[in-house]
Amino acid sequence: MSSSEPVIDVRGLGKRYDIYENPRDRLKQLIVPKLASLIGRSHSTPVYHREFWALQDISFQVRPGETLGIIGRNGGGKSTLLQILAGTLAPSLGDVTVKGRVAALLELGSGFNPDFTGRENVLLNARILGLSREQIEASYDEIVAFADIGDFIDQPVKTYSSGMFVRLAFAVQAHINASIVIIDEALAVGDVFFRQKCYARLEEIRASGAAVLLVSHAMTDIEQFCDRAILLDHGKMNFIGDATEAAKRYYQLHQTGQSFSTVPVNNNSEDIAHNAADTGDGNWSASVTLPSAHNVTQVGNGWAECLGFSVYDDCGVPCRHFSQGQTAVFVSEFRVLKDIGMATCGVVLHNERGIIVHGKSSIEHGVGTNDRIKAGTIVRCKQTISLKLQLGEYTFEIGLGAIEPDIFNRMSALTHEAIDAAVTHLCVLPKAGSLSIGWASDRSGSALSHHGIADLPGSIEFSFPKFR
Ligand SMILES: Nc1ncnc2c1ncn2[C@@H]1O[C@H](COP(=O)(O)OP(=O)(O)OP(=O)(O)O)[C@@H](O)[C@H]1O
Repeated sequence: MSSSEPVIDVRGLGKRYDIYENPRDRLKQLIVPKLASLIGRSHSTPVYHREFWALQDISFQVRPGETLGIIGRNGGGKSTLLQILAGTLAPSLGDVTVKGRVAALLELGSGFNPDFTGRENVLLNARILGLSREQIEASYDEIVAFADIGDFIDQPVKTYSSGMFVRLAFAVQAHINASIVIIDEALAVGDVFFRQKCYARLEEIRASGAAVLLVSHAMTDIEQFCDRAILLDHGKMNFIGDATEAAKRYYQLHQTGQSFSTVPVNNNSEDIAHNAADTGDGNWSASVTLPSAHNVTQVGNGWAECLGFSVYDDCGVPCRHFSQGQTAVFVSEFRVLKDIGMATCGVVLHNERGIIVHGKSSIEHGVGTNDRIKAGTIVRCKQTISLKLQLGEYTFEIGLGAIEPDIFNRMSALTHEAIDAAVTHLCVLPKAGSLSIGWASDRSGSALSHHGIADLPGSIEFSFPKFR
């Protein structure tokens, strides 16, 4: 990070939208104040809208060569902030100073004319973005090579696939020698090879001294690519600082975004004895109320409901952002609504492509609840998973099932299919939540524990049988 003068300086920024309940109110707001001032009553003009502050009291600076991430939940104000920095939206309050040429990768290709060829659009676009004829000539071949769309460069862009369109638009923006590059999830498009090329190009741009602002919901991108990050929450700056810390807080915000259950936990009945492993420690204690699951979709046969769940790190702190290899602790709580056999529970992890990378139930762990379970029992499950997985975002599914005790006790004599068929799925939360896995900063040796989706148990040995 450079210590030179900031290229972006934002002080006390606020953006207000006037919200009208219907189009008639908008019209009234246009006309009535004018009429009122004509008859000298402007002091009592009625207001037909309510104010909504999309951004409030935002202040930060970005210096050359710095990459700043902007993160936050949907509606947090990220796009509004980027649009103001890109100059396409005016602030309502505060001062915004942006020095130098801005490449805004916001709506890629929005400046393209569909009837012009790719070549014509590159020339036109580069001109609009402020490049001189000589500069365009000098970078034209590089832009076309970067886009890598072959002979399509001489076809009208209306014949392009959406991927080609984005490639060409990104190529132009990435070669205009901007001093500030603003990216709003633009890198989420295109195939993975093109995305890799984009990231490599962004590294070059950053190394050349440009400031990069990146909005992303992918915390691994923020952590790997950004020095610092701003966490926006309901239009306010919740945090600004180290990108890894910002990513952690983003997940904590998600977690605390769940409302806390008001359902009393049945912790004095005999049924709670099924919680044989209730050690009373931290999150696992039956007296701790878990964040409510009532807003999360639950599917099942109606014999159980999920009351709450949470994910913790191995110190018992609520967590959705883990380091590779760290242990995640999933705690969930269900109310059983009908007499059932033994309870079974489990967690399934899916990667960004929806592929199951790990799923394991209490049956696969060989753990049972000893007895049949009566209607009204509260069942609390705790499962630990060592996250020896590829870096990235994952969703998790949690569920409760039931199996007859005699089948559970005869498991070793049964096939996997027979056991599977004997499990009744009572309540499943297919999209219970998400978590991310980032670099393990304290690893000795390689920064990555392995390549590919999973770190499978294994070992390596050397031997030197002969000296040739
Ligand atoms: N033109 C508008 N009029 C009224 N409200 C608006 C307007 N544009 C945005 N908003 C509101 O401002 C808030 C911030 O929106 P913004 O698009 O900046 O959020 P965001 O963090 O980019 O969200 P997402 O992650 O979903 O893209 C939202 O509540 C949105 O509904």
